[in-house]
Amino acid sequence: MSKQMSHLDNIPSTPGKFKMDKSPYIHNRLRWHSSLAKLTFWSFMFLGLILIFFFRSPSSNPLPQDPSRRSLRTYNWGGPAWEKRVRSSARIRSRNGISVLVTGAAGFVGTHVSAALKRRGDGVLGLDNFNDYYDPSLKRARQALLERSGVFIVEGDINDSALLRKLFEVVAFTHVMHLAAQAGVRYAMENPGSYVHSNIAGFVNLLEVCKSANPQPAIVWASSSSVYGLNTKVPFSERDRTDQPASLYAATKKAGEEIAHTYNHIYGLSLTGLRFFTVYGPWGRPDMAYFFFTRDILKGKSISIFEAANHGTVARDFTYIDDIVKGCLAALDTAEKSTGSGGKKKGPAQLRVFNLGNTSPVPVSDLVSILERLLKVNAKRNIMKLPRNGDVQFTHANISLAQRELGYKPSTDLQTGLKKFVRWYLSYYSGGKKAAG
Ligand SMILES: O=C(O)[C@H]1O[C@H](OP(=O)(O)OP(=O)(O)OC[C@H]2O[C@@H](n3ccc(=O)[nH]c3=O)[C@H](O)[C@@H]2O)[C@H](O)[C@@H](O)[C@@H]1O
Repeated sequence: MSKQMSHLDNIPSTPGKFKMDKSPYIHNRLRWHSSLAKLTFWSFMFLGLILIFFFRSPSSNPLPQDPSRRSLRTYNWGGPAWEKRVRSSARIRSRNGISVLVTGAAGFVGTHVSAALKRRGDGVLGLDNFNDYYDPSLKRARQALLERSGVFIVEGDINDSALLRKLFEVVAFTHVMHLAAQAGVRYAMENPGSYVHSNIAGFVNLLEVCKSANPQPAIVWASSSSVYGLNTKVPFSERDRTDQPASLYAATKKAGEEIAHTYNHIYGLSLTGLRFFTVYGPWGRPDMAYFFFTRDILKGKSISIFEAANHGTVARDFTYIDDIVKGCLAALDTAEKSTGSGGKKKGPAQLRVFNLGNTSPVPVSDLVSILERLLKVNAKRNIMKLPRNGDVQFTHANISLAQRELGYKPSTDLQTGLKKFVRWYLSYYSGGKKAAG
C-alpha cells in the first residue's frame, strides 16, 4: 500500500517541482497530508451531492422511467370499500351476460372494449398499472370516461399475484380480456426488459392465477400482426410461419402464443389469441405513427416517412378500433369454457388464434396524404430508409378464419376512420380535454 502511494506521489505534476526536492521523505509526507485533506474534503462534497440528489429525485420524478422500477411501485388495494367497488363494477346486468376482467383497461383497446362490454350489460372490472410509457394523463382521461359508465379500474400490475388472486376471490370472472402489454415495435430496442416483464412474465403470472381459479375463466388476449415478421407470403394467414420475428416485441408476442399453447395443454384453459393489425382511432396511442404524425403536422414539424430499399412502399393493414372491438366481443362470445378445475385439466379445451385486420393495406405516404387533407395542413415530409429497428415492410391480413368463426367483418376504411380520429384529436387537445374526456 505505502509503496504504491509513494509511487503515485513521485509522479511529478510538473518536471520543475521534481528537481527542487531536497528531502524527498519530508516533502512527500507534507504532500500526502495535504492530499488526504483534499480527498476528505471532496469526498464529503461528493457525498453531499449524492444525498441532495437522492432526497430531491422522488418529488421531481414521481414516476420513474425505468419500467422495472415502475413495477416496484406499490398500489393501494383491498379493504371492504374497495371490494364493494370491485363487485359492483363486475356485476352482470343483462340476461346471459358475462363478467370480464379487462387487463390494460386504461389502454387504447382496453378502454373501448370495456365500454362496449358495459354498454351491453356485461360485468366489467378493469386492471391497469398506469405506467408512463406514454402520457399517463391520457390514460387517466380514459379512466374518467369509463368511470362515468360504471367501470372501475383497479390500479395494479399483472405481475402482482396476490392482487390477481384477490380479484378472483372477490369475483368469479367468467372471462378475462387480457390487453395489458408493453406495446410498440421500435421501443423494444430502447427498453427490452419492459417487454419481458409485461408480455412474458406478466402473462405467465396471469395464466398461473387463472389456471388455479375455480371456475377457470376463458381467456382472450392480444397477440400481434408483428408475429408474421419476415414472412413474405401475402395476405398473412394464421397457417403461415411465425418463426421469424423482426423485433423483440414480436418475439414476446410469439412467445405468448406458445405459452398459451402450454397452459391450454396442461391445465385446460380456453385461450384465444387475437393478432391485431395496426389498430388506430379516437383515444389512440400517442406512440403510433398516425397519432404523432397528426401532432407534428399541426405543429409544422417535419415527419419521417419510411420507405424500403429501391423506393419500395412501406404499407400497413390499418384497422379501425370499432372493428377491432367487434372482433374482441365476438371472440369472448364464442369462447368455450375452460375445462380444468383446481389447477387440473379435465379434458381438452379450446385454443384459437385469429387475424383481426382490415385486409386492405395502405402505404404510409397515403396515410400522410389523408391526414393532410383532414387537417388542411401540408406535412413537411422527410423520406427515410426504413430503419433496421424492428419494422417490417408491409402487413396484410387474411381474415377468412375470423370471418367464418367470429362473423368478423371490418367496415371502416382508413379515410373514414382517420376522420373520426382527427375530430377526436382536435377536440381533446384544443382545450376540450374535459369535453372529450
Ligand atoms: O400490427 C401490430 O401488431 C402492431 O401495430 C403497431 O405497429 P406498427 O404497425 O409498426 O405501427 P406504427 O408504429 O404506428 O407504424 C405505422 C407505419 O408507419 C411507419 N412509420 C413509423 C414511424 C415513423 O416515424 N415513420 C414511419 O413511416 C412504420 O414503418 C409503419 O409502417 C403497434 O404499434 C404495435 O403495438 C402493434 O402490435
